[in-house]
Amino acid sequence: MTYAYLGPEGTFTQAALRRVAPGGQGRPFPTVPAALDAVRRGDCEAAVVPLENSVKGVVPVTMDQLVSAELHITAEVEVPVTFTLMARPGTGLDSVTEVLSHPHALDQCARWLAEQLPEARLRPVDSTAAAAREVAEAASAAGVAAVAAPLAADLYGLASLATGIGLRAGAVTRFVSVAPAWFPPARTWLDRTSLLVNPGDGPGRLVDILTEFCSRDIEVSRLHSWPTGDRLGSYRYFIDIDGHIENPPVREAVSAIAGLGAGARFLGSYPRWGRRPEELVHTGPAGAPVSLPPTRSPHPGA
Ligand SMILES: O=C(O)C(=O)C[C@]1(C(=O)O)C=C[C@@H](O)C=C1
Repeated sequence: MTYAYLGPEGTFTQAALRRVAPGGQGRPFPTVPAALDAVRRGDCEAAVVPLENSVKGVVPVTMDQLVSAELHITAEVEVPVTFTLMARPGTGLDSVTEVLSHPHALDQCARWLAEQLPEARLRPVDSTAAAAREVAEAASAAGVAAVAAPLAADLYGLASLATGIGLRAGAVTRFVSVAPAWFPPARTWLDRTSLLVNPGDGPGRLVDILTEFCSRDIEVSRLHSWPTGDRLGSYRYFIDIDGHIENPPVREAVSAIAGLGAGARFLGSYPRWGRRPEELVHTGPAGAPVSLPPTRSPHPGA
């Protein structure tokens, strides 16, 4: 099976592809929309694209594509992201005047870059590996460095100037594999379902939608608003819930939401990444009871 991915070789997305489809053949594309277009045209059977990062949140270009694409999520994978500053061999840290990377990576390294290279110009490019490749191939790369995965330094013959420069150790990015909308992968009992819901106007409509899940004991693991573009304050919601669309309660909840007059689009059911069966055992409320501050007396001094 051929997978389109955000390339070139050495991106975090390629690392994700290797995890999600170890035997899959990868074909690099310069941008997320180009990778997804290749699937829509039928040139590739699926694509692996970044969806959200544990430090900086969603990847906007992928969210936009999921809104408009007739594609379904068929798998997810989490990849740890650690960032290295790299340059042509012989370049010293004090001579760096320009740093290239994917905007999400520049963002995650912003604090380190501001402290260590306050004068450097930050230039966003299409991916971390595209930055490394540009530094390696530029006719004159004096003073230019890239922020990319450690592996990219080896791939493009660059020297590492600093490692682990991201804001948070332990950062991870969630990637998804998307394919034309046929049938979802079979139920594993440790699945997730993604939906795109437009509640429409009116008070309490989002609450009504969420009630359809919680009244059936379905966990909502993600709720993310995304502008409809019609006017300020008008949103759709990306909703992830635990369970496969073939589970009767999930199916009933989704039909009930449609019955509420809300626009609901099924974005896919797929195995949850890295969840252990014991995590599904319902253990009751976690943590200590919430303690509320004492209520203020309506009659001070009384
Ligand atoms: O540029 C890459 O290497 C990517 O795979 C893209 C991407 C992103 O879109 O956030 C993936 C993970 C990191 O958070 C930084 C960049």
